[in-house]
Amino acid sequence: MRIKRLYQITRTFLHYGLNELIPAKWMPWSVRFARCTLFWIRNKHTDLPPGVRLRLALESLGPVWIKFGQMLSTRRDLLPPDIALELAKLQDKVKPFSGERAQQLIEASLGLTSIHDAFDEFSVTPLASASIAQVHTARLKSDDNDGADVVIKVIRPDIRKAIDADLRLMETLAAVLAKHLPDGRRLKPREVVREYQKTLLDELDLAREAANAIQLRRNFEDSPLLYIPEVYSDYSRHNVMVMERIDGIPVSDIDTLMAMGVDMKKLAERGVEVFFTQVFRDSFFHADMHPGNIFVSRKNPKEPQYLGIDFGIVGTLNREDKRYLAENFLAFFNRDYRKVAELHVDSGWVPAHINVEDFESAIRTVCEPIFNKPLADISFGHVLVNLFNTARRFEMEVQPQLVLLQKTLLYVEGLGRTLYPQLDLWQTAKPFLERWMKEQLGWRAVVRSVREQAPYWAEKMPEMPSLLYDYLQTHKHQVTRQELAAQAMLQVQSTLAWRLWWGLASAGGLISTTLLWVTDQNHWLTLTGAIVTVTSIMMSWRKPAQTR
Ligand SMILES: Nc1ncnc2c1ncn2[C@@H]1O[C@H](COP(=O)(O)OP(=O)(O)OP(=O)(O)O)[C@@H](O)[C@H]1O
Repeated sequence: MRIKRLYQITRTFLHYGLNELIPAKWMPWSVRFARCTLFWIRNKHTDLPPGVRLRLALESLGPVWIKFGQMLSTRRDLLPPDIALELAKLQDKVKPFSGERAQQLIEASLGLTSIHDAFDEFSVTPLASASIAQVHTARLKSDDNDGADVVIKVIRPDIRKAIDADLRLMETLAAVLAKHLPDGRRLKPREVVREYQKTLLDELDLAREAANAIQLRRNFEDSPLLYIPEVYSDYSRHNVMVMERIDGIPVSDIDTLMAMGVDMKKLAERGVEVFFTQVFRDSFFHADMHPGNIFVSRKNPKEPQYLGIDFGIVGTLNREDKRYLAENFLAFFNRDYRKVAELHVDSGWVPAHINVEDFESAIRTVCEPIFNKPLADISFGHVLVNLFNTARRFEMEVQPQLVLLQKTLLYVEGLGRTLYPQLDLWQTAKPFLERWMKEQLGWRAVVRSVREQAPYWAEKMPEMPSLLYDYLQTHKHQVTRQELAAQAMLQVQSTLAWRLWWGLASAGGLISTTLLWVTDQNHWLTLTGAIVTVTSIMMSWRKPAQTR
């Protein structure tokens, strides 16, 4: 089975001439030989540009490869821009599976005898169908949940087996590439595949998606900016998720938004605000913000509110990452490249042995041309891409959380500029970042930190006297132990010195006595020499007096 799939993948790659994308000088003889043995599989698409060939090949290989291509399209640090752009067009439109089968899966998963035990209505025709899951509309029973309109997301049957098999093959291919490509170390194919696997397997777990949705909904409770539909946890499992049905206008439907009189400037700015709030206030951000997952509420066009769905991929940042990121943005827009370089070292993103002057100069070379444009045209996302690409030359490790953030920022920016082309992202974001920095570093931060720590100290206070007593007691014993050790050492030292001197005297005495005796000199003198030698030997055996 695995061999068959491997052959299928190889055939597709060769049909689309993907082997020709690897420069001949990089191709090891073993791969060239393997290519020759498959002489009957020809490149059938020589007329198409490489990016298009790669996209079509991935599309024909199915969901795992399509989603992999979608992920690669956001890794502009790894791919040339034309290929990245082409991969961004990958669509996972797939045939829906039967609605009856979906109904059976829901019944089995929720332990229902009939779907109507939990739902008054269930639409067998799917509302949407994607590579991993399918969505059906339904209505909850009126006596349970006020008969709320919901959607039921169901994972495709048997998808897990197919995904596991393809992921294993992908791992093998990545290992071959890492070994044989001269650029394999920099491109890190094994790490890229591993990161992708994690994202994909997370997306297969709807219990995880439900938890993400609940957290985001709590973070934006009563927010005029973003509404997250309610998840019905009682009806959600690992392969089924039931969620409030939303009725909004797709954010890509600009004509309808305009016709409804939506304030487009405000809508674009609110998108940026939602993103920065998620990143800097909550450290928890929706990381799959493509236009298909964002809608606009019909309720108040002058105060437009976003509606979000699809919470399979979320990103988190720790306090340090957030601070360094905010400082980086501020330093960058103040053109303080030295600070940008230092921040990368301080945060540990690049190793400490890097020469900061060289790094600063590399950042300047990349970033100065960006400032030739008006501020409103500068792309935050591309600033980050450029910055991280430069940093990678200075041994910056790939940081998955920052890659997700950079990808989301590119989406948010693209979306904002589609809605309102004059959107000045920096003007929208700067006050937000400055306020956040002030809160983190100013006196308010100290007060907050004290307030945050107060319960801890209140809890530990009663233990303080006994802890202090224990400390002093240990300290006292420690001092005594140290004194004894020092004394013992001094004693050893003086014994050694004593023995050295008397040893030297014995040796001298012995040599002189022997010479006197051999040369038959004065007997009295020889006898005196012998007495001095024996006395010295005896003295060197004796222990010296105790040192204090
Ligand atoms: N709460 C909801 N209310 C209304 N429609 C919804 C809701 N959730 C999902 N849908 C519809 O179902 C479609 C697919 O949903 P979702 O994006 O969650 O699935 P997916 O399998 O993760 O798709 P993809 O990965 O391609 O974005 C959405 O584009 C939307 O049209």
